[in-house]
Order: sequence, then C-alpha cells, then structure tokens
Amino acid sequence: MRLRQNVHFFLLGMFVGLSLSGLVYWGFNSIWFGNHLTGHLGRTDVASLTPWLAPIVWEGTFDATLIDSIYKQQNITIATTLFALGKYTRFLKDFLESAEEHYFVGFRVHYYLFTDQPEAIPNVKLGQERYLTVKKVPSLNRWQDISMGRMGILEKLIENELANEADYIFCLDIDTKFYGRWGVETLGRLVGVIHPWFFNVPRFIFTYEHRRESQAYIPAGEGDYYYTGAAFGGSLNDVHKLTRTCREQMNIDAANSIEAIWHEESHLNKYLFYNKPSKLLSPEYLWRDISMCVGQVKIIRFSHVAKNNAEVRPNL
Ligand SMILES: CC(=O)N[C@H]1[C@@H](OP(=O)(O)OP(=O)(O)OC[C@H]2O[C@@H](n3ccc(=O)[nH]c3=O)[C@H](O)[C@@H]2O)O[C@H](CO)[C@H](O)[C@@H]1O
Ligand SMILES: [Mn+2]
Repeated sequence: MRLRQNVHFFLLGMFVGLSLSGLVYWGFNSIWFGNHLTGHLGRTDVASLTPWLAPIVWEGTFDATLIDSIYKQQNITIATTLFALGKYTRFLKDFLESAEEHYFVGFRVHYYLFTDQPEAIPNVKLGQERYLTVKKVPSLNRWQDISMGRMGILEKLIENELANEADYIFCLDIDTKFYGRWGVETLGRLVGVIHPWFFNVPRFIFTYEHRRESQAYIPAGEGDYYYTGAAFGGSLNDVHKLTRTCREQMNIDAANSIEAIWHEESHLNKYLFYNKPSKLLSPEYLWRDISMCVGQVKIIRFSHVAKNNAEVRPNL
C-alpha cells in the first residue's frame, strides 16, 4: 500500500516537474513571455552575418509577416530590370508568371524589360500595382556584349527615368524562374546574392579575375564572397554608382583589349569587394539550374532554368 502511494507521489512529482519545466521553456520562447533574444529566429548551420555585420538572408532568419507589415507602411516601388534579346525571349513567360506569384507580392513592382523584339513579348496578366515598360534596344551578336551591356543601360535608366519612380531596384537574369517567396526581406542599400556554385567552397576556388591587366583584378587570397552577376540590387543611388563604376571599368578593359573572365560578374565582384554590400542574399535567392540536394538550402526561391547555351546564345 505504502509502496503504491510512493509510486503515485513519484509519478505526480514527475508530472508536475515536467509541466513546470515545459511551462518555463514555453514561457521563454512564447510571444507572451519571450523576447527576440530568447526566441527561435536564426540559424546555427550557416553564417547569417558577414564580418562587417551585414545580414545574410536565409530561410529561418526573418519573420515574413512582420517584415511585410513594416514595409507596407512605406509605400515603396521596386523597379526590376530584365533583358531578353534574341532567343532569350522564350524565358519571359515563365519568368513573369512565376514573378507575379512569388516576387514582392502585395508591393508595387515596375518591370523594365529591354528587348530587341518587342513583338515577341508574351501577354502575361499582371496583378494590381504591377507595371511593365518595354524598351527596345539594338540586337548584339555576342552574348557577352549583351550581358555586359546591361550595366551601361541600367546606369542610364536610373539616371534618366527612375529618380521619382522607384525606391529600390533589382536587376535579374531572365533565364530564371521563381519557386518561392522573394519579398521585402531582400531590400537594402546595396544587395548582393551569393553565387550558388561558390557558397560552400574555399576562397581559392572563387573565379575572380586574377589578371592584373583587367580592372576587375582581385589579388589572389583576397575577396569576401563570390557574388552572382545574375541578381543584384539596392537603392537607386547605390546601384547607380555600382553600374556606372562597372561600365567605366569595362570600357577601360575594352580599350586595353581585355575582357574579364566572367564579364560584368567579375567587375561586380571587384566592386562589392571594395564597396561592401549592406545585405547579402543566400543562394536560396539564386539557385542552380542543376538540382542538387544541399542541406543548408531549405527553400529554393529563384533559380536558373536549364538551358542549352549553344542553342540559345548568338555565339559561343
Ligand atoms: C549564374 C550566374 O551568375 N550567371 C551569370 C553568368 O552566366 P549565364 O549563363 O547565366 O548568362 P546568360 O546566358 O543568362 O546571360 C546573362 C543575361 O543576358 C541576357 N541575354 C544574354 C544572351 C542573349 O542572347 N540574350 C539575352 O537577353 C539575359 O537577360 C541573360 O539572363 O555569367 C554572365 C556573364 O558572364 C552573367 O554574369 C550571368 O548573370
Ligand atoms: Mn543566366
């Protein structure tokens, strides 16, 4: 009898003890008693801050509802520039349809699309406060010139047209598609996206320009991250300075008959090394065309689509 009573007391004690510790744990983490220092937001498997204290945005590092509500009060416009020349017009439909589903949903977005064939632009239904302006540009017969030429065109666009039209700008490749949220968590003064092939490799693998003759030169052993040329953005002023500098540096290279190893991407990397971005986006914000499982990437938001370069580009 006594033994049974003891067992009962023991079980009751266990129950009360566990409940209390559960309550304390819940209390520390709950919205009622917890705070952002004891909460769950943050990642331990990846760096979410650069050594200069810029955030690196990964799934699990931000509260989407909260950040949406903050930016909702600001009545912002996000200019988004796209280029589709030659056969790259085929990527427009998927890009625009998926962007309407995932890209700054609920915010004012103005796409500026540069193309040599305005007639080939598909009719995609845009949401409320979503605008598309098409601008005709001359065809070019080297894909490298199309890709690099974007810097000068963006520089002029910001200078001549965007001043009172937009608050932020993102410049994105068109051979891409959205699969998940890309929202206001990406906004910042100067924003770079970590290249999906180089986020988990040592620096000596980074394909920076290492020839001293090029203006994109970065000495061996230097550099922070390797950024993709397929997506970057920020405030109008900062992106204007970036595009102007890259365009000037590419002009000097051209005058010296040298082309950086990865074209404007090399110049962008040089720029972002000496002008540190205020925010970095993880490779969730530009994934690879070849699907490969990588533990740290919990969600693919935006990705290159598979393409046959020899077939879509005007030259090799
Ligand atoms: C993953 C990544 O970082 N991608 C970069 C990479 O290759 P990519 O293979 O992604 O370059 P790409 O073929 O997509 O060309 C870049 C962009 O130029 C435009 N385009 C290009 C060719 C053409 O015939 N018509 C046309 O419209 C289009 O917007 C395209 O998205 O290197 C390029 C420069 O070396 C750029 O830096 C890209 O951003
Ligand atoms: Mn691309």
